[in-house]
Amino acid sequence: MRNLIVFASHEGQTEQIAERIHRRLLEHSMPSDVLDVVQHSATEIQVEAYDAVLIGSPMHFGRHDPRIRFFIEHNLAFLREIPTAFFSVSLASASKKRKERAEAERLANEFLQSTQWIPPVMDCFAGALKYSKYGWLKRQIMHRIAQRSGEETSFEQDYEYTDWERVDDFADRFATLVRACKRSPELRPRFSEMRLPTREYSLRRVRSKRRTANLYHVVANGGRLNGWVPHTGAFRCMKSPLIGRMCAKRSRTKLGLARTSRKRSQGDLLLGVKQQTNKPLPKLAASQRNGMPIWCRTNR
Ligand SMILES: Cc1cc2nc3c(=O)[nH]c(=O)nc-3n(C[C@H](O)[C@H](O)[C@H](O)COP(=O)(O)O)c2cc1C
Repeated sequence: MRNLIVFASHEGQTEQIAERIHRRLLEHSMPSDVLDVVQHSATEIQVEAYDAVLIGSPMHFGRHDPRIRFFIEHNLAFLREIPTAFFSVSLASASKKRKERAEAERLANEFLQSTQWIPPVMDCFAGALKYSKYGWLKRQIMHRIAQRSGEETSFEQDYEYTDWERVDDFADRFATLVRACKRSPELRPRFSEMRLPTREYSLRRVRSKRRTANLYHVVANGGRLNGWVPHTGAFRCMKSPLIGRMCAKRSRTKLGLARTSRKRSQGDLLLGVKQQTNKPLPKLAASQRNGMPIWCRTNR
């Protein structure tokens, strides 16, 4: 079982993130090859030799790397068959302004949509400001971008904003997906219909645009995972040997509590819940919002 991590990187931050994911996957006993599309052309990389593929691209001038786009388009059919993940690296994701972070997410989603590839695991990571590596013009541009994000920076030093815990969490989710697909190959087609929303994304979308939309997240709780599913009616677990026992309904709070007794290492991040009603969502307390996302699928 071997994974492929493909990335493009201009100043090395996406590469560092790819290396970190590689190390984290090794902790899950999942070896990977880490390949740079700048050094290896997309047509040269034999994706069919791998069981799972993870792709990372930095954002420059609002665009993701064209070589990554080519790689995805070139291997689209195969990528749809296997467990995959995508991460985007940008400064906007490091912004103090929620709007900027949302914009980074929107651009990443738009990029994926344009390639027609839906990786089940996706996240946007904050990148770095590496003034020491920029020429004069780039420095001015980057200084402006940083200012727009609410950061006062100096040319004298480099800045790294990447949240490494979030990167580890991403790698863990990917490992869970790979394990799940290995154990139950029949689930693969289902995974390709799912999307793992990032924390903020799922919440914001629900609360601002369509209050009746689905909102799913889980809170890590000392090795156990509790999933909060706001709904007013019943919700159903997707029956799967991976998911374990869940579902307890709290009608008073109008929150569904999904719980699995499996250990994290066994893959209990994979909670699958299907929302069955479209009634308005209840408000969530701040403490409940800081959860981790879970697998979800709606009947919309
Ligand atoms: C020339 C240039 C343009 C950039 N444009 C954007 C941008 O439009 N939006 C953004 O959020 N970040 C932008 N960034 C920030 C990069 O996404 C960030 O520095 C990231 O860490 C780069 O990853 P890399 O080192 O792997 O290339 C830009 C960086 C450079 C150097």
